[in-house]
Amino acid sequence: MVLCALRQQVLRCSSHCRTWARLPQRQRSGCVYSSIHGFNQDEIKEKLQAFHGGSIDLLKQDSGIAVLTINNPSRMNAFSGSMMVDLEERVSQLENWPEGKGLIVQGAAETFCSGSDLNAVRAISNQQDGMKMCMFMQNSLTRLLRLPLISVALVEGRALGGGAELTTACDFRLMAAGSVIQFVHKHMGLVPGWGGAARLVHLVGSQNALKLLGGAVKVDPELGVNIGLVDGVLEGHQNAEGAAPLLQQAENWLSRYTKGPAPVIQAVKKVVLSGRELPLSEALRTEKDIFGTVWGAPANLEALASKSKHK
Ligand SMILES: CC[C@@H](C(=O)O)C(=O)SCCNC(=O)CCNC(=O)[C@H](O)C(C)(C)COP(=O)(O)OP(=O)(O)OC[C@H]1O[C@@H](n2cnc3c(N)ncnc32)[C@H](O)[C@@H]1OP(=O)(O)O
Repeated sequence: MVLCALRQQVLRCSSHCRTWARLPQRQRSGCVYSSIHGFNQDEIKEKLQAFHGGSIDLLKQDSGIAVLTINNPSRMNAFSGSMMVDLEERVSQLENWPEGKGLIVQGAAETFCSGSDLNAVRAISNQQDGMKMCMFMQNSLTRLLRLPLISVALVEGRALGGGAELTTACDFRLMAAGSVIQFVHKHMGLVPGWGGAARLVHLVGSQNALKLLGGAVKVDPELGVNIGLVDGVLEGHQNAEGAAPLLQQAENWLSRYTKGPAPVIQAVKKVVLSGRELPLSEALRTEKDIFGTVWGAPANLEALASKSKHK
């Protein structure tokens, strides 16, 4: 049932978006948890809203590349409860963006994100609330990774705890010189709960994941690239002389994968997503259906008419 739901999620195309948007959240198949798992999204949202501060800002650009900014600089961009709710809303907006092709996730004020806001964590440190927050964030980050957009985390400064987990909910990671990704959970007497461990194993393999989590290792750009966690290293800081601003560098990096019409780029992401998440037979059937959405579509007909050569 879960696989079938994921297949539907992967398949849905722009024309389905309006119908999709009308569905209650729990019926959206991108989620891991719904009422059948005892998860009540409205209840946890109300609780999280009480811990306010900061925001998650979304800028959709005409280029089809959106920028999502984790914005709580006085707490090193830690996630307050209201920011967790904000994130879920921004992901919904991105799910309903037919023109979208790419997404950059960054932190405000030259640092990425220091994880959960420890003030909120202390206030909901009982087991039940912790589980609810964990399910809520797993749902949001799973939907973020499953967006039909090619996403990249732009890591400047520190990505700690939940911030490190957030980087794994993007397709790619770029690190600025001097930045650090660190799964500090062990030092907090915890393990990742936002899906970061499962995604990390997929990205770097279980041996490396065990080292990073077991040792709360500080991953610098060089180590990140060596173990396959990081896809590129950006020069200097935002204001470093001679270097383009980091966001511009990240946009340039991403644009080589997002050049072209949105339906084609979205289809690219969907076939990779199905290959990544579904068993082979299911992935093959999904690929066939996605192929059907681009075959004979305007971009395909234009390319055929122009007799393009791939020299
Ligand atoms: C569920 C748990 C897990 C998860 O979600 O998966 C987590 O994420 S738990 C949180 C893990 N993160 C941390 O433990 C970070 C703790 N903070 C630090 O290590 C340091 O603050 C820093 C991030 C390395 C920055 O150090 P520094 O440059 O020296 O600045 P300050 O320490 O002075 O920080 C400035 C300001 O920001 C506040 N801050 C930083 N992180 C958090 C946070 N996660 N929650 C709440 N507040 C945070 C810090 O307390 C300072 O505030 P003031 O003291 O009021 O100036």
